[in-house]
Amino acid sequence: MVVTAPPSLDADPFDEEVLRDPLALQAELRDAGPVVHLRRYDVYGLARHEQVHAALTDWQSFQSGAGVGLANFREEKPWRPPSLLLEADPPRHDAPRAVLTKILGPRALRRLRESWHAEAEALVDEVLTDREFDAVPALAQAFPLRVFPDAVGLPRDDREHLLAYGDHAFNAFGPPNGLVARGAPRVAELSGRVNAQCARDKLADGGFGARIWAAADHGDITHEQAPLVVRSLLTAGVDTTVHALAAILYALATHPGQWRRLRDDPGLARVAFDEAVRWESPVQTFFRTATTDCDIAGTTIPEGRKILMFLGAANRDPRRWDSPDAFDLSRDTSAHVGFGMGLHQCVGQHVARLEAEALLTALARRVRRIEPAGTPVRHLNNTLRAWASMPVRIHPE
Ligand code: HEM
Ligand SMILES: O=C(O)c1ccc(-c2ccccn2)cc1
Repeated sequence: MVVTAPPSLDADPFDEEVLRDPLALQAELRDAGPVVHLRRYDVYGLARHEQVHAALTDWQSFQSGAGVGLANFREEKPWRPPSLLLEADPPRHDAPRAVLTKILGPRALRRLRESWHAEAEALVDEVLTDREFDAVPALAQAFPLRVFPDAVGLPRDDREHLLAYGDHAFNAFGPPNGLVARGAPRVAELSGRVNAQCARDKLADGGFGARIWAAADHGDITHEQAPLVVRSLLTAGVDTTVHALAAILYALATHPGQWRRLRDDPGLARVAFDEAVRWESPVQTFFRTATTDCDIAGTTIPEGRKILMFLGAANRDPRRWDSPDAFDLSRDTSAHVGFGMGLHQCVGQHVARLEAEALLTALARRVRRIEPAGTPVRHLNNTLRAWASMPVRIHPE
């Protein structure tokens, strides 16, 4: 095997102007080769679908236990105790994962379906008393923050900090840049509030949190692990869905033909969700660490080095998708990597899909047309692709 030196770039994927519009760099990375050395961080970038999919499904070669951000937990102290799912490999990963798979699985969510659809209809009825509004606070933030903390078992008066906590957590996967620095002053306060909410006596009976503690009583995990598993829900389950819902609303408001298809067949809500997750990729990037010297497409990744997977770039790779930049509800989205792939694939994806199905079904029944009503404004984050504001105008039924 001839080992070739990969192309090398000075580009900074975490530069704020790149985060605002990453598509040009993504195309440059895909076209430069299957592996690109990013000199600024001395990491190896994978931007094509084939290599991202291969790395995600090879957890033995590319581990999560050294962290899935730029920081290598073997070399520096993490900003918080590592996640027992995200930042763990088998065998430590297995039991916490099995517990959440059961609690967040499609069957377990059936009991929430009716109430989440009702909550979505109530919220949409409230919001649609105006013809013009900002869809980000009014719908994309309001709906998840109403139903998800309820489902976890949190009281209604202690949740407005969750967005800021998650925003910092997702910034912290990137380099220690301005976005991380701007979040730093609140970290102690936010961490204190979130950690307190993971205690058993703070979690309502029957919720996801109480079920995690019950799994510890049952011996599936230990009582020391239980609060950290609850913390996983509060870290990974809020900002991701808020930005995914905003992405769907943006896609539908800017593609009237696709909105009409959804109205004609509200059963397309789940496809619309997955196509929006592919098209916008709310989670854009994260890392793995090579466990040995690994070969990717002729390049050797030395042991202990980080690879950076560009999920957003992979989800728009013309080598894998026809017309990748088109938002198209007739597409087969099954291979998108917006939820990851393999061992660590998102365990909360069914929760996210149910939120989207409830909100989109409520909107499809009440809104004949939705269109942009002003310039949308990006919210920048090292890992998340997000909207801060999206003014829309609706034409009711
Ligand atoms: C549209 C919304 C969401 C997106 C785009 C998303 C994306 C992802 C991705 C890409 C991963 C893989 C990380 C990796 O491979 O290292 C992941 C893992 C995870 N997600 Fe999600 N997620 C979403 C919603 C949720 C929700 C609602 C929850 C909780 C209810 C959740 C909980 C988790 C957890 C605990 C993991 C770690 C799984 C493991 O390492 O075994 N996510 N998510
Ligand atoms: O277990 C946690 O605390 C946790 C789980 C998952 C994530 C995550 C990271 C990258 C992409 C999507 N989700 C973050 C935190």
